[in-house]
Amino acid sequence: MKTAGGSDEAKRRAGERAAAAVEDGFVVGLGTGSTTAHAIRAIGRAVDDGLEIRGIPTSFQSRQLALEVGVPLTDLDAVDGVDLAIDGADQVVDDRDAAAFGALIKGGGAAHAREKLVDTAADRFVVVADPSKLTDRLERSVPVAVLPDAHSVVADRIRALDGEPTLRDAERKDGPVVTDNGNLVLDCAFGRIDDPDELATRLSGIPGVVEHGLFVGVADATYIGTDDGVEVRRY
Ligand SMILES: O=C[C@H](O)[C@H](O)[C@H](O)COP(=O)(O)O
Repeated sequence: MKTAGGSDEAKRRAGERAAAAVEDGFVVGLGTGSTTAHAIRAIGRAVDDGLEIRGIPTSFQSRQLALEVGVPLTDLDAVDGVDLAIDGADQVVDDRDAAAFGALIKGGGAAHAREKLVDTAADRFVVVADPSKLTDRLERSVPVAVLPDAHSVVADRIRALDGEPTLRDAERKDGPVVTDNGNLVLDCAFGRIDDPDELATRLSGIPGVVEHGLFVGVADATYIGTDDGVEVRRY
């Protein structure tokens, strides 16, 4: 599993706090990554203790983990709605004075297309993070999932937006990362992103883009695990 910076203890606190918000009968979006994995394991323990929920995984990784820990699974087609989604982030805007307070970059694990589908379908979307993810302004590269045939034309369009696209290479496989849905990923550096909403709209308008990792106005709260507790931001 991909691991990012930040202490595992802080991630565990955030994940377990989010899992504690899951109520009997809930349909729960199961995000992807090392922080959400703690939530999925905690939900699995609660299921062992009698909690009745159904989870909707956002990736092969979260599906496998959910199966391993005994979380019953379903999919978006089979439910009327999603009560709560729990998911990690690569960066979270934590400046209360910024218009983009609570905006995210996701997709470090290339799962952001299915994550956005499930997280935006949820009545409530809670981000789980450790303090290393917090920032005043988004500035990490934005993962952009593209149709394989479109990667070079999308890269040209990204450059026209003053971005620097890099096709994400696979590890232990020759060639690029291929997502769970068969797409490629361009990691696009834009420097400091002052208006993520505008950039999100531009990226979504490029033919061949399947989904980008800017999540603006989507999260309802972030649970930030620290070494001695959990801080909550509500948006
Ligand atoms: O594609 C992956 C996801 O967007 C993850 O939620 C994100 O990369 C955060 O992962 P982690 O909790 O491992 O830092």
